[in-house]
Amino acid sequence: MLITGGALADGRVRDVRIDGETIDAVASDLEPAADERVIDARGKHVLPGAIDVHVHFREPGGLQKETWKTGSRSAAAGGVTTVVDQPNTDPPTVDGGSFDAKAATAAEDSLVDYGINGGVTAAWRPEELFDRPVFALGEVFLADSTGEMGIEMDRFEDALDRATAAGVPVTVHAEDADRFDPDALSGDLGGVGRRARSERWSAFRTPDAEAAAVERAVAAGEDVEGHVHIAHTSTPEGIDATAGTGATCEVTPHHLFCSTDDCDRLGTFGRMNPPLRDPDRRAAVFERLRDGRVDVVATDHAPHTAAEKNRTLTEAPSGVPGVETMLPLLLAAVRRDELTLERVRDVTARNPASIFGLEHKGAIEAGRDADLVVVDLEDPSDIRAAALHSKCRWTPFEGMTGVFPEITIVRGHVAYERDTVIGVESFGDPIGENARARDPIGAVDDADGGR
Ligand SMILES: NC(=O)N[C@@H](CC(=O)O)C(=O)O
Ligand SMILES: [Zn+2]
Ligand SMILES: [Zn+2]
Repeated sequence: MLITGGALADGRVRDVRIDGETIDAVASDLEPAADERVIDARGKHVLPGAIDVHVHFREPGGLQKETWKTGSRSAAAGGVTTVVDQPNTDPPTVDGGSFDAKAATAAEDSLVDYGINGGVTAAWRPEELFDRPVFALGEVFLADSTGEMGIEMDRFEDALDRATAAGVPVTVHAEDADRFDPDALSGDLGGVGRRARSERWSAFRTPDAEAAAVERAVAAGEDVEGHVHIAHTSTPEGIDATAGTGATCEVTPHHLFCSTDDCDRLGTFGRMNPPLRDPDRRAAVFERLRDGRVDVVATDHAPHTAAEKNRTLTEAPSGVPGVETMLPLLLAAVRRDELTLERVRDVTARNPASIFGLEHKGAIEAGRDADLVVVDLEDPSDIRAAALHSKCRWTPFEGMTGVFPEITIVRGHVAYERDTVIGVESFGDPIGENARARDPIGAVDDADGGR
């Protein structure tokens, strides 16, 4: 396959040749072979596929919300070529059996590459997890969120020790429930669904609760020289607490593009953990994305059905979908001159690949996996839930502008393609192999780094 005439994120115009699953050459004036498929990318951009290190695909146990089939379709249609699934499924991914079962489903059904995380609860079996190609521990919940997997600090430190010994990063949901403000949930919380006063959720799960937990998690990581990755930092304070430490941080699209100003519009559909923050904090988080202090953008794609969300503020589950709209929203921000394309490339591909040791991914270079996206920055569209592919059928970004991929290629396979004239879409077949670079302990190594 040959992609011709597209611009890379840095503006250089190059042809990209794919041979099997890898990038064979990145050069000017590559000639197509006799029966080679040619994709004309003139006037468009070719980007490395996005690596979303934080999704909840809900299988097993939440199939009404999402499955590996629907979640990976949504990923492919949004230019995400690798996802990392979190362990708060039912049953949770905390032992060998649950890991193997989830890995088997993903191998059967996923259209994109994937890693599978191992969770930490009182019932977790670390030896079994570390005996498998677990991508990372996490998200380790320092406070309860969906799935009620919150743990105490001593268990977290034990998990960090074990992960560090096994050479595995630890992704942390950093909120300190002792610093939540229960008073914020007394009084009138509005009606159900969009009539709920979800700014109360933001007042309940305070910015201070995040900063305090980030500080603790980062300090614990430094103590053992382990790798702590803070999930979904939603405040400038949280991001700044990782600066100059060994820890890395991630920010979600909803904390970048929504704030408490959206609570009236969203109601419980804007309830998530950590919650939406005030407009000043949102702007400060965006500024840190722009200037390089944010390491990774990941979605925390956390679908729930509209029926599940259509309850009162205290009854509705936390979480919003986002895997399909991350790259489109970021590319629309590039169009508005709020971000550079290189920055988008770095936080969606280059940085997650280097932080999590995916040395075959994250860049358009000969020898790397052919995980590629072709986008036309001159072809923005309105985000509409009806056009998205997640099983949950709604989006908090309804009506915002996005730049959606025309074609998404995962290890040389076309995972998603859209005819830009008639709009017809098609998907490829499951990819069937774990993306993780780490070798299972005790397993026979292979030249490919254990993938
Ligand atoms: N973010 C959320 O509000 N919910 C997530 C869990 C999580 O990431 O904390 C979910 O799985 O629903
Ligand atoms: Zn979380
Ligand atoms: Zn999450």
